[in-house]
Amino acid sequence: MKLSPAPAMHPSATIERIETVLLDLPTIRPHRLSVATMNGQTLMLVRIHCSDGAVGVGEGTTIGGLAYGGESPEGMKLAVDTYFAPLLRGADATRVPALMAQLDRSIKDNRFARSAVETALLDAHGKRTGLPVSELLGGRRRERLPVAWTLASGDTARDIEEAERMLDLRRHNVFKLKIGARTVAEDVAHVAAIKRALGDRAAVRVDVNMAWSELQAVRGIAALADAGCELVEQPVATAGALARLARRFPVALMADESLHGPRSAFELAKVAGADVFAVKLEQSGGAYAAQHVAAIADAAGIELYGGTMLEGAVGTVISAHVFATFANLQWGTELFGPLLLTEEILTEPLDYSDFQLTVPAGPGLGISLDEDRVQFFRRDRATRTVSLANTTKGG
Ligand SMILES: O=C(O)C[C@H]1C=CC(=O)O1
Ligand SMILES: [Mn+2]
Repeated sequence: MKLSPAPAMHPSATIERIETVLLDLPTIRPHRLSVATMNGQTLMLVRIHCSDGAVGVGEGTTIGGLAYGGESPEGMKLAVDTYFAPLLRGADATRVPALMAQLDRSIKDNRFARSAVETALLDAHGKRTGLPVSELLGGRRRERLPVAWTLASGDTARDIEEAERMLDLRRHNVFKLKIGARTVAEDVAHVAAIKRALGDRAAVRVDVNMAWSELQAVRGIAALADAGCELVEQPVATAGALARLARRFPVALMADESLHGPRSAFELAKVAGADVFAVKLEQSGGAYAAQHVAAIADAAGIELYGGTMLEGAVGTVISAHVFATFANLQWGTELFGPLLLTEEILTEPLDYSDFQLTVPAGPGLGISLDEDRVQFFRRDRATRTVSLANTTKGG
C-alpha cells in the first residue's frame, strides 16, 4: 500500500528510516504480580528518522513477556520491522492521526507496537514544531502528576520498610499492593498489616490482576474494605462480574485488564462496569485512543487513573503528556516505571519530588536518551566490554 505524499502548503517532512532495538534493564528488586515475577524489564525502542532531521522515539513494553497480554517486546520489534516500517517509509510525518489511520487499514490489533510508533511520530512532530506532545494533544491542564508506588516484594515487612522509605523521601504516599498469588485470607492479612503500619500517612490500594473468582472477590473485597483499603483493581477477569461487584461495596473498583481501548471502554461504561478506569496508553492503542477512553469515562461519570505497563522513561513520559491533558484524573497516576529500574537511560533524569512527577516541558517528549547507555544495554550487543563507571542509580 502507498501512503499519500505530503500535501502542498503544508510543512513537509517524510519518514526516511525506522530503527528498533531491545534494551534489557534489571529491576531494583523482584516485582511479584499474580501473573509473573519480574527481575528485569525489556524496552522495545523505536526511532523514526524524518527528512527534516527530526527524530522521534517511542517505546513498547509488556509485563513478564507474554504473561500479561498478547504482545511481547520481541513480537513488537518484529511487527514494527516487518509490517509498520515499510508502510511508514516515505509517508508524511507531519499528520500523525492521518498516518496512524492509514496504518490501521493494514495492521489490526498490535496496540502496544502501534502505541510505540505513534509515540515516536508525536515526539518527532513536537520537535519539528517546537511544542511539547501534551500541547499537540490539545494542551496540558497540569504540570505535575501524583505518582503511586507498587509494593510487590512478596514480603510484608519488606513492603512496610519500602513504604516508609518512600514516605521519608516524599516520593510516594499512595501504595498499590499486588495480591492474588496467595490465599484470600493471607492477602487480606498482608494488606491489613501494611495499612495498620502506615495509618493515615498513606493510602493503600490493591491490584488482584484478575486472580479471584467472583465469590472470592465478594469475600475478599469486604475484608479489604474493613482493613482500610480504598480501591480494588481488577479483582476478577470478566466484565460481568466486575459490574456486579462494583454495585456491592463502598470501596472503589477499578478496571484495568478489561480495558483495551475505546470500544471496550464504551462496553464497560454501558453496564457501569467499574467506578474507575485505569487508562494505559499501550493497552488503549496509543495517546489519542487513551484520550478517547478518558472521554468515555467522563461521559459515563467513571473516574480516572493514569496506569502503567511498567514502562521505561519513554513510555512513562508519553503517558505523562497524555494524562496531563485529561479533564479529570481523580485517582492520580502510577507512573513510577523508571524508578523500578536500576539504570538511567536519559541524559537528564525525570523529576520525581513531593509525591509527584513533573511533565517535561521541552519540545516533543521533552527528554533525550543517553546514547552510550542505550548502546550498552541493547540485547544484540555481542559483548559488554565497555564499563560504565558510576552508572547505577540508587534503589
Ligand atoms: O497494573 C498492572 O496490572 C501492572 C502494573 C502497574 C503497576 C504495577 O506494579 O504493575
Ligand atoms: Mn493492574
